[in-house]
Amino acid sequence: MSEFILEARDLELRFGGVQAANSASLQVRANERIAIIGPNGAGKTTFINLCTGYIKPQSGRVIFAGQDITALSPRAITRLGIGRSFQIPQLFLENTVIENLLLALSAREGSWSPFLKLTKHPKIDEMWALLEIVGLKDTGHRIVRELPEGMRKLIDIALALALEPNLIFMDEPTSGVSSHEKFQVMDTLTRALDARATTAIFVEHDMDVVARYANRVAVWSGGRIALEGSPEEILNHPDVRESVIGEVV
Ligand SMILES: Nc1ncnc2c1ncn2[C@@H]1O[C@H](COP(=O)(O)OP(=O)(O)OP(=O)(O)O)[C@@H](O)[C@H]1O
Repeated sequence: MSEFILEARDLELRFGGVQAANSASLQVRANERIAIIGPNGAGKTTFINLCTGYIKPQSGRVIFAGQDITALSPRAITRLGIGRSFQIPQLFLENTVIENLLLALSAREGSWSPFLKLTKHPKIDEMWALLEIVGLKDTGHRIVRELPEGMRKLIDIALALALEPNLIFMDEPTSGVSSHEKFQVMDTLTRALDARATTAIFVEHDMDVVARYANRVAVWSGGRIALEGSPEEILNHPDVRESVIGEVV
């Protein structure tokens, strides 16, 4: 068995004249917290889409827990244990928070039906416990549309965690979260990840968040990693300070 839980090997993807993934590779060990940083258009979201089955590479492979998942659907990849949250949360806005979690579970289990009584879902107690972990217990019965952006981000992440992934990709978990709430959101999130020993890879534009929560940083540029290292090495690297942080902060 490989020492890596996830390996992206030489992923290539071209959109017309744009090389969105250019031999993109990353090796991830269990329990790592990897921040992906880089300027707009560097290919960060494309990389997540390639690893989670939303887009297929023109060449290259994605290996998860020893299995080649390159050709699998997003749903099959979720079932194997890779979760993801989105830059723009994918939620049912007219439903309550707890209903969103239960609908996500039912969809994964193939048990969703418009006639299903969500309040009778066998995992309802587990979902309330998860909401408590992410600090959203009091909002469980609120309609999502009424909640602020920062909370919707956490709900989207809770949705991904509800499916008990071994590894989660998060696309800008703190974007839209006010600067005084971002550490609170990240503290809560990190506790939830630790409680479940979930490996995490997150795209982040906020360098304070990167410095505090990542244990490895990958700098994306031109569809691939240009540089990687510890947060201290990367955030103090002269090239990164000039070319990346200057552009993304
Ligand atoms: N579906 C698509 N069709 C055509 N071009 C695309 C598509 N998705 C992404 N691209 C292009 O691929 C490149 C990489 O985009 P991507 O969204 O992955 O960058 P990013 O690093 O996540 O940027 P940001 O920080 O702005 O979210 C960009 O030039 C983008 O315009």
